Order: sequence, then structure tokens, then C-alpha cells
Amino acid sequence: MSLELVSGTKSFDGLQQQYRHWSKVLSCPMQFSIFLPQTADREPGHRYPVLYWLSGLTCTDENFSQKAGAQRMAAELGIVLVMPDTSPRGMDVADDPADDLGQGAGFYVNATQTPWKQHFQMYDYIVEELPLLIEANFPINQRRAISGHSMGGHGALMIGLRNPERYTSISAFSPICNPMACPWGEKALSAYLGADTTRWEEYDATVLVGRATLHRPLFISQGEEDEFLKQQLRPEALQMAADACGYPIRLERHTGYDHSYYFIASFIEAHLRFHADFLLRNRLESTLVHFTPDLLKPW
Ligand SMILES: N[C@@H](CCC(=O)N[C@@H](CS)C(=O)NCC(=O)O)C(=O)O
Repeated sequence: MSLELVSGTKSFDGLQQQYRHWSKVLSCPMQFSIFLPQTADREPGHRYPVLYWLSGLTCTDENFSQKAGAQRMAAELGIVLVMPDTSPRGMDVADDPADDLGQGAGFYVNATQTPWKQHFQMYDYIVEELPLLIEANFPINQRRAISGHSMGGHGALMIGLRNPERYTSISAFSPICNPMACPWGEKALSAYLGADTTRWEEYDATVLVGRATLHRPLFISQGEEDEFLKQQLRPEALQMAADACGYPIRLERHTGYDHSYYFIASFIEAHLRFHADFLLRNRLESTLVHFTPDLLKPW
């Protein structure tokens, strides 16, 4: 798979870049942003761990890179940031005039319904295709963490809970915690997956938390003045499900903050430091909350 450099600029001694590539999984060209730290005191051949960031409704690969101010801490900690787009795009790709369906609103699922299924395979793109591409082309190791915002927070929680062997740690800002039971989720999951709600469960963090056999460190930040909190996000549903099955989650609520990137920018340092604690450890097993010997691998 070849990569085409779209733009590049120096930031905090590292590089902020955008690339285009052909996605076999999504059957269209895709763009992603990446921040590559460049730390003078690291030895030649050093390989960095990666944080994947999934953005929310209406976003592209650029919202986080331009608004969150994450590069300073990523440079200091020595973490690569990978920021994919939120859906397949293009004239030939199905779309909907609403903000919460179609292009810019892929919900990180593999669609099974017409007209979406031809291109909307974002789950496979984020879990399989993109990491392969990143790991083949950049100086990184195979330690991955995942985070995101709103629809992307849903994506990060759902993907992290389903793939604990792939990610050292999971975090989210203002995530859609229970998409099966909120208007955004009901609309998207019924369009992409059809009417059978048992298929929706594999994409709902509140359901998945109860099915997890391996617990990763999980951190959520939520603003109390978030305009979508009560109707769309429902962190209390996830907290209840996690408490019921003994999955430890750290849910921090912040007075006065809303749903915007101003909130993300205010707390991104805490999330990067949280992930660094696990990404930069010597062995993955030290990150396990519940020790499961079968899944231990040297890193
Ligand atoms: N327009 C949408 C919500 C759009 C929105 O708030 N998007 C968030 C993610 S859910 C975002 O990150 N927007 C882009 C930005 O603030 O840069 C609605 O009101 O239903």
C-alpha cells in the first residue's frame, strides 16, 4: 500500500503530516493525519508507541490535530498520534444530508445494509487496515492505545473493549456510551446494521463492558454542561454496567465544560499521560487490570 504525502509541517520539533492512501477495506481513497515526535535524545532506530484518535460527527482527520493542542505533550512523551477520518468519502460514496449519518458519521461499524455496506466498513479500517499501513511505514512499535470524542469516543470504547489484546489502554472524551439507547445511535445503527438489534450489541460499549474477559485501563472525561450529555451520551448507563460486572472505569466529570474541543484541549494532557503510563511500560502484562496469562506477550 503506497502513501502520498499531502502536507507536512514542523511542530514541537516533530512533524505534523497528512497522507492519502487507497483503502481496500473502504473501496475509496482515504486521508489521515499523523504527528511524529522527533526527540533528540532518542537513539537512532527508536520506535514509538501510537495513540489512535477517533473524532466525532462532522469531523475529518484535521479537527483533533488543529484544535486539541495534543502535539506538545505527544512530543514530550514520545508518542505518535494517528488521526483517521470519520468515514469513507467521495462522490461515489453513499451519503445523507443529515450530520449524523453517512459521510462524516461512519460510527466505526461495518455496515451490512444497502447503500452503506459497499464503503462503510470503518471497524475493519480502524482495527485492521490502518494499523498495518501505519506499522509498515513509520518508525513505531506495536504498542497501541485508543481514544476519541463523542462518536469517536464510542468508537474508542467499543474497539478497545472488543480488542483488548491490541490496545494497552482506552480513553474517551464525552463518548456516546450506549448507542443502542440514544437518538444518534438508534438512527445510525438501524441504517448501517438493519432492524435486528442483536447485531447492534457488538457496537455498544455498555453491552460490551459486561462481555469483556480482559480488562484494560479505561478513562473517560465528561463535561457537565455538555449539550448532548443527557439525551445522547449516557455515561451513567456505562458506569452502571461496569459496576455490575466489576470492570473498573475512571469516569471524571468536569463542572462547566461543554462538548467542544475547548474541553478536549483542557484535558488532553491528562489523557496522554494516562496512556503514556501503559504505552511506555516495558511489558504489556503490567497494564492488565485482571491478569490473564494466555494473552501475555512480550513487547
Ligand atoms: N451538528 C451536530 C453536532 C456536531 C458536533 O458537535 N460535532 C462534534 C463531535 S460530536 C465535533 O467535534 N465537531 C467538530 C469541531 O468542533 O471541530 C449536531 O448538533 O447534531
